[in-house]
Amino acid sequence: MAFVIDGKEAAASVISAVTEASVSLEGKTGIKPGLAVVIVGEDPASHAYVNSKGKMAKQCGFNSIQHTLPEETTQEELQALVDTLNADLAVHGILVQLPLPKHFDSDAIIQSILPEKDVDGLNIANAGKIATGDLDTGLISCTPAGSMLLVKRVHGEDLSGLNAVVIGRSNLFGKPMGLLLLAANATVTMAHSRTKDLASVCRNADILVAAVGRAEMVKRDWVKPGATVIDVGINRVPAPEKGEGKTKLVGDVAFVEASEVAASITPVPGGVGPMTIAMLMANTVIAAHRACSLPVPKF
Ligand SMILES: NC(=O)C1=CN([C@@H]2O[C@H](COP(=O)(O)OP(=O)(O)OC[C@H]3O[C@@H](n4cnc5c(N)ncnc54)[C@H](OP(=O)(O)O)[C@@H]3O)[C@@H](O)[C@H]2O)C=CC1
Ligand SMILES: Nc1nc(=O)c2c([nH]1)NC[C@@H]1CN(c3ccc(C(=O)N[C@@H](CCC(=O)O)C(=O)O)cc3)C=[N+]21
Repeated sequence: MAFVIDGKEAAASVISAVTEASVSLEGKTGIKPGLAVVIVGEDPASHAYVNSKGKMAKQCGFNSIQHTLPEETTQEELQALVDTLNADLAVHGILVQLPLPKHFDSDAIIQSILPEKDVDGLNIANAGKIATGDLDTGLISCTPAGSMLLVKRVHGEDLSGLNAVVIGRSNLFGKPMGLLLLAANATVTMAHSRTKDLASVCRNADILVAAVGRAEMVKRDWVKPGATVIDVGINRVPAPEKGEGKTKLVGDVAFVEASEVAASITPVPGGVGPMTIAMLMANTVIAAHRACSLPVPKF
């Protein structure tokens, strides 16, 4: 049976370091880190994430501002809100929850967030920095940053000689995750919906990262014996065993069977999800320190 990597515990230790940094910043400058989260529309899952981000921000001693806009909001209205948040000196981090409703040009909105407030790491300036090997002066997307902390708990800082496979190539996760693994000297394969014989590509992975959005897609025989498996997927599926109409969260990995083969594996829930929220807080406190020209804490 694999070792189950405890994302909640790792997240709690990041949160305690973030809280310390936030309290010390306020002590020195009177300034609290400010995080603005913008959500458009009614999707209940998105609202659940956004609420937990807000709660955690308060727990870290931040100013947490949530903007909930109706589904019918126009591009111009959302753009005007982002412009206001960009100009607001009390706001150090801005996150626009994705996906936006279909009528939006998401990229225009995302790219208009000032790079120094882009706590999702999606602005081309931040994405470009990690692509060119600068992991220190920008902001790194929260889920890959959190996943790397979990990988490093198992393997240490240097992944030389290890094969890593990332399934999924989104800007929010797959691409930056591949780049971070590469920066840590892993030999990286990026797989996606057009990859041929995905199972055999995965079987080559010492570190297998799944971020697809397909419940329990990664089976036992996709996992190399002794591998580290990082499950990023969040899928809500029916759970008749819990009662009629009930649902549960599962990842992109068939956890029970994969954990019979892997050496270490992250669970869903309780793995990467809590790390995402912790790294969002870390990015916000980093952005606030930079705004005050103070040395930046490391997490
Ligand atoms: N735990 C957390 O904190 C977070 C979890 N997530 C979860 O991670 C998952 C992925 O998120 P995100 O990256 O934003 O998703 P996207 O939908 O943007 O990307 C999904 C990727 O999976 C690939 N894909 C789709 N079907 C297959 C298939 N059958 N075989 C191989 N690859 C496939 C797509 O390939 P192609 O490019 O060819 O279309 C695409 O690159 C979701 O479940 C999401 O909820 C996301 C962010 C944070
Ligand atoms: N701009 C943007 N940035 C994001 O980072 C972003 C986004 N949009 N849109 C949606 C995805 C998804 N996401 C999650 C964050 C935390 C959990 C999380 O905390 N999950 C808990 C379980 C929560 C539950 O029980 O419902 C866990 O895995 O243990 C999950 C998913 C961030 N995303």
